[in-house]
Amino acid sequence: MMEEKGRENGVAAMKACYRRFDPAAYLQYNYTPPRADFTRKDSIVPWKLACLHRAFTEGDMSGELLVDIGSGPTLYQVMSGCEVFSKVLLTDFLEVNRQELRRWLQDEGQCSLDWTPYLQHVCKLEGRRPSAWTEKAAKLRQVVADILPIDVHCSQPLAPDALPSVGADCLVSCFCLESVSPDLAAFTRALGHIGKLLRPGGHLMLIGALGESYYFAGPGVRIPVVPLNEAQVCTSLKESGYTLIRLEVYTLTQDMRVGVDDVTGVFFVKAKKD
Ligand SMILES: C[S@@+](CC[C@H](N)C(=O)[O-])C[C@H]1O[C@@H](n2cnc3c(N)ncnc32)[C@H](O)[C@@H]1O
Ligand SMILES: O=[N+]([O-])c1ccc2c(c1)CN[C@@H](CO)C2
Repeated sequence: MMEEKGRENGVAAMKACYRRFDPAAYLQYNYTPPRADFTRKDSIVPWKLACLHRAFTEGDMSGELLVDIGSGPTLYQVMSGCEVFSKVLLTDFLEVNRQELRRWLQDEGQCSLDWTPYLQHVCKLEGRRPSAWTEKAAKLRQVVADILPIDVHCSQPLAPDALPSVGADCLVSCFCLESVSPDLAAFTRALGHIGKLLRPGGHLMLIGALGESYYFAGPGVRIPVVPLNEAQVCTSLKESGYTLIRLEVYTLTQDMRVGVDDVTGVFFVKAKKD
């Protein structure tokens, strides 16, 4: 009983932190240069896009439905997957983030970030001319079927009728689980919860922070993070019923440390549900 109460309090405290999450600031801090500099091979975002491009296009994907867990206000994580899956669902805990995504998808303008350079970069990775970004934008708007509320701390993170009974064919989740969990046990439980949304044999693409204990999601909005190392990520995946296919690690150079967090590295995982 006491342990259960402790778990609930930890999760509730994390949810309280997210009431002040500022999408525009978050995008500014993490998705503009130097962390998103497409002229530099060693910038973090081009590295993430290259990992996702390779993982989605190496020929082992099958099915129709891709679900992004904890999308936040970002779209980069589905720019490769939208060419492989005919239906994409975006999800987030906060309405402010779902609104930000809706504004871009409905082409209403007033978006907090211009995603054009991202679309152009992924087109280049696909061997297309950068001007094909308008076709990729149209493709993304066509395949994103909905933007749903989610809570990875619930044993059933989405509404009961959100997915087909067999589950999604592929999940992607970036910087979510470790950033919303009070401790490693909660991180591992959340990994298990989202695993229930994935069909057996389906793939999980997981991007996350290594060695990070906090990040700023707006001026003065300091959010605690579970500091992870590679071994803990691998153990949590195994405990949650996944087989690791590939783990890649990016180590931040000094100029990528811009004062908005204390992250030391970024991991990319491609795994398969047993
Ligand atoms: C660090 S942001 C990651 C955003 C984006 N995926 C990216 O790659 O930058 C973490 C996201 O998790 C969401 N979140 C917070 N609590 C959550 C929960 N209990 N379940 C699912 N998502 C949650 C936040 O709203 C936020 O958008
Ligand atoms: O460098 N990046 O591309 C990048 C993008 C997003 C985030 C980070 C780094 C580190 N902090 C996490 C929140 O825990 C969010």
